[in-house]
Amino acid sequence: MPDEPSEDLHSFQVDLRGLVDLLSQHLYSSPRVYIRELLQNAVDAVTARAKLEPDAPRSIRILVHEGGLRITDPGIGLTEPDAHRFLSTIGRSSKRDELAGARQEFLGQFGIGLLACFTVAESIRVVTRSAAAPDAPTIQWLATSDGTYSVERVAAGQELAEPGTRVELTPRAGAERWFVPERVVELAREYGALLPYEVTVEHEGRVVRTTDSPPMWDRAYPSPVARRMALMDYGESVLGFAPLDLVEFDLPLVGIRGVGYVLPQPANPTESGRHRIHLKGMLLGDAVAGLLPDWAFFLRCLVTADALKPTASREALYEDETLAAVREALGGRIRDWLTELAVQEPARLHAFLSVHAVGVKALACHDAGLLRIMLPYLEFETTDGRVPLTEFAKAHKEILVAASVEEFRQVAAIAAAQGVGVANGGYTYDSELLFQLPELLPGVAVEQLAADSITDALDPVDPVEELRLAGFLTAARATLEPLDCDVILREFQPYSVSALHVEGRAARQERTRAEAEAESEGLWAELLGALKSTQPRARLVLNHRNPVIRKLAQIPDPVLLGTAVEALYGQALLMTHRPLRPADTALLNRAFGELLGWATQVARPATDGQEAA
Ligand SMILES: Nc1ncnc2c1ncn2[C@@H]1O[C@H](COP(=O)(O)OP(=O)(O)OP(=O)(O)O)[C@@H](O)[C@H]1O
Repeated sequence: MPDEPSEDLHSFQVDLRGLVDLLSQHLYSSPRVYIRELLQNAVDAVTARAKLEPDAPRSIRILVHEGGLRITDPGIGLTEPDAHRFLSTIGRSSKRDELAGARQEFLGQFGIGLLACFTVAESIRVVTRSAAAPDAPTIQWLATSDGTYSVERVAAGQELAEPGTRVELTPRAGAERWFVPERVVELAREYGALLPYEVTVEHEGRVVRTTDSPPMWDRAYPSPVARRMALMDYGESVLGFAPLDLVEFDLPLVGIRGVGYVLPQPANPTESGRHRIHLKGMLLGDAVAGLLPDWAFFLRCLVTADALKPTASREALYEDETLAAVREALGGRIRDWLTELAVQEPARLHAFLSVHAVGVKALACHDAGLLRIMLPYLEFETTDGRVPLTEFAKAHKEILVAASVEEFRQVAAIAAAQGVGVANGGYTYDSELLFQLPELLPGVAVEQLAADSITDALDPVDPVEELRLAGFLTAARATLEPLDCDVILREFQPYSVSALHVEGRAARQERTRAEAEAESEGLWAELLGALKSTQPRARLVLNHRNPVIRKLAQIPDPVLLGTAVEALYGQALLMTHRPLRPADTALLNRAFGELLGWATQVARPATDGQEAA
């Protein structure tokens, strides 16, 4: 009979122990979340009842006793069918609408929270009376960790006097530490300090209130200064560092309120996003990522949010369109805050930028409006020192941008002495911002620094004098030919610099290629050889004003002259702060060794003479 329903159709069976292991080892970071799940159910039950009876009681009580823990709420309660439907079906929740999904007003939504209690409990007993069905009897649902449960009416005399629910846990062997009264207080405080209803923990007659709402940012203060001080102190006590400043957040549309605290030290951009977030009063976590745009890595937030969704572990934010919109809105708020500081409190802005300029530069790269506002405050490394570009541009209508820190160091002293304006574009974001300058400051030109820009700015030597030194220059060129370096003579400031090693990007690439070719064999070496470039080579620019150069030009001994030129080359290389190639180090050692040898030879006859006398 093919149309008969198959007798092979079965319902899934769930192995509770396996499921609890899965939850505790892969979903929740620690069994400690059991308190959060109990509190969450109690809060949701109170919220649900308040919708029916706005004046119903709201206090939630936890009692820690020898046999375990009991949490009592005056919430909506459950009828017997409810207990079968919701408590006994994993994944089913009363807090979802078939159409709308999770309901805004509740914390829970997944229908798995109660299972978290099995990570620490041997048995869970729920004694409950429904507020929705006034005549419904008090029932008891008892589940044990072997995966079985029973539902029954409680015995006469044991009924609850009022609607609500009492959940009782007995500890599992080995999990007793999660039931120590101090720990329960600590966990209730950690997760539930900002819950909207009062929560108390009682042990041996001592009652501790663990809620402390409304949050600090929702309280009234006598003055803005008092408010700022209270929020700063609160931030320090919760985050463990004294914040540099704070930004307040208030996005009513998504129910976000709270404070972003400015880190007192430069932050690591890769460690951004460690925020302490409460969803509807319940702590989601204290290192939650994804709330702010990546560039805002200088802030740590303490916020409450109503409309953001948690992941099933309730330890991270669920990434959806709402979260993306929130991130953008909070980014906008941070930007406005910076703008307000620039206009109203430049001293605070300076303090902020002295630590977090990189974050602001990152932001300004994509926000011309902000860059315009920040330009007078953001400092850049230039040949005039660390100055804002507005100031630098007053002295230099043409700004050259060095592509790397190394290139900047190579030319900075010389360029500064010739009055050429060079900015260091080697730091992250700086180059991008520098090239936006002409749009913000009309009349200012910005160009990439080329190796020739500096040599071109140096004064040529009188042709007659250059001719006189032709022999010396030829000898110097012959010495540096094997190193692929040209030699030219110029006059420049400061006199103390004897020689400059100038190398454009093309020359640097050619040098790397040549090195690779020298180290390779066979086809690879041939290929590299074919790539040999005819681009300009590196140059050693000798300073004709430097007394050492003038003296060297008079050395008659070609060997000593060669060694001296090598030493000059080495010294100029050292000035570039570039890491030396093994060949350069060898050259330096050899040149200085030989010079020392010469020096001692020159010194010896005099000494010998003295000894003889
Ligand atoms: N204290 C309580 N009062 C009334 N009903 C409760 C209580 N605790 C649990 N329930 C019922 O049991 C259901 C399942 O609870 P459980 O904690 O497993 O999931 P949830 O709260 O719905 O969702 P989540 O997994 O996100 O916590 C709830 O939807 C609710 O109907």
